[in-house]
Amino acid sequence: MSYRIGKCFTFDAAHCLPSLPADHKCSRLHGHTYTVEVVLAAESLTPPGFVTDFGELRPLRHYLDATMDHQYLNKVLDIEPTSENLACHIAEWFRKNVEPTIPARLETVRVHESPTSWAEYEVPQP
Ligand SMILES: Nc1nc2c(c(=O)[nH]1)N=C([C@H](O)[C@H](O)COP(=O)(O)OP(=O)(O)OP(=O)(O)O)CN2
Ligand SMILES: [Zn+2]
Repeated sequence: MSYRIGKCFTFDAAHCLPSLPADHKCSRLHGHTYTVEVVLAAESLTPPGFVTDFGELRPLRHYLDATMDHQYLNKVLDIEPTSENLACHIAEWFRKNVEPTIPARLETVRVHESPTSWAEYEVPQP
């Protein structure tokens, strides 16, 4: 793919990672200001020179606000909410709900738990 764009979305949420040993700090309830970065690609541009209009990505903002913002992620998701699992979950939602409506493909979803920690899911390309 020749062109790429990215857009970041933030939300605040609480979680814990119950599979970790009890003495691991992340097994206890705590919170993050998450940043979700999506990267989209296209072989060619659509007028006026877009991979896709950033505005077309707004449904992801609504999804994150409606399902995750100021929520306890362990309660609202059926996955253990590591950054890796969140990135995969968001990629699957985006591919099902947004990708069919835009002229671009989702390449990666990166989830930042903090300015120093992130995980990325790379979507398998056909
Ligand atoms: N590979 C992963 N490792 C960890 C994850 C994760 O999602 N994927 N998550 C956590 C915890 O959620 C924890 O809150 C974050 O851990 P960490 O970055 O180690 O802690 P701090 O934010 O306090 O950063 P410091 O650099 O230690 O100050 C744990 N690991
Ligand atoms: Zn955490």
